[in-house]
Amino acid sequence: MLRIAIPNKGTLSAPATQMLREAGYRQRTDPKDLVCRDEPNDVEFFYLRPRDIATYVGSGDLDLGITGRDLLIDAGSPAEEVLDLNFGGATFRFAAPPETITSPDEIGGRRIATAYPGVVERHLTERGLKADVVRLDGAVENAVRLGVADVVADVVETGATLRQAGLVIIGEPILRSSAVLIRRVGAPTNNQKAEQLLRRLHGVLVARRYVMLAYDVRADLLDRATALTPGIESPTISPLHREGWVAVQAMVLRNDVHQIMDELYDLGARAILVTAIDACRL
Ligand SMILES: Nc1ncnc2c1ncn2[C@@H]1O[C@H](COP(=O)(O)OP(=O)(O)OP(=O)(O)O)[C@@H](O)[C@H]1O
Ligand SMILES: O=P(O)(O)OC[C@H]1O[C@H](OP(=O)(O)OP(=O)(O)O)[C@H](O)[C@@H]1O
Ligand SMILES: [Mg+2]
Repeated sequence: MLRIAIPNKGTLSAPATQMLREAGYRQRTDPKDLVCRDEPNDVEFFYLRPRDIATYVGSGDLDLGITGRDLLIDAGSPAEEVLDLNFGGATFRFAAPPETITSPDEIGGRRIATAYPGVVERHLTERGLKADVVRLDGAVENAVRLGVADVVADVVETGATLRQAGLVIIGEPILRSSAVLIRRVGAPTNNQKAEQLLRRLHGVLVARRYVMLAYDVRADLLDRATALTPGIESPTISPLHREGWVAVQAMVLRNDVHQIMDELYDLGARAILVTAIDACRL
């Protein structure tokens, strides 16, 4: 049975569970449950603190896990990213009170408060900088005004927490994070159940990014129309009962669909319909 670690709480928990449901896996119904067995799919899910997930996967005690890229790096465990899951996006940044530290070069020698010492140490080593890293559990934005540190390094999503604490961002992000599927470094890649999970999650990602577009167009305009909707492999063309017209079906990026519909309409296409894709295997 494939054993998979899922965040039990926090920002990543609900979207991870939702994505697995969309991929056809059974998920816990009670948020207090710590384990959920999905017998038909031969998979067992373990609900763990996102910060601990890389440890369980890196040790080989669990086969796969969903966690944040920043948490994976912070753990320093021998686990690696297999797939970016495209949710839980955030940056990891330095911040300080305005006009105290204005450039990343000034970080050296300072006291840095963070709940991610592994990420910060790695960054300092890469830059050849030395600083005093103060490890805190959370609410690190308070550390400067309370006199524990000169600068903080933390997750920034909207920036509202920083603003509220009177801190400003210093320089470019230390890293860009999102939820990722991880496995142990050197784990065999021929595990059928793991490959199936990967294919299913990839299918969910594609189904979220694309929609199915269908329209009717005059056959003599087909080349120009399909140039706008080339699909992934190739668009499907079917004859219409109406002489000289064809029906076209193709996947298009959800973000582009309205622009493409306008252009198709201007070209003379009609009966332009968009439908969501619930699931797919490409
Ligand atoms: N707004 C956000 N706040 C915190 N973490 C976020 C945010 N957006 C994305 N993340 C990601 O979520 C992961 C941290 O999740 P974790 O559950 O440890 O903290 P949390 O969501 O702040 O929960 P809590 O602090 O309540 O335990 C990291 O990978 C982080 O990059
Ligand atoms: O940029 P924002 O949208 O404001 O989000 C980022 C903030 O949210 C998280 O804090 P959380 O509320 O989880 O508290 P914590 O620091 O105790 O984890 C994170 O640690 C940042 O402080
Ligand atoms: Mg938090």
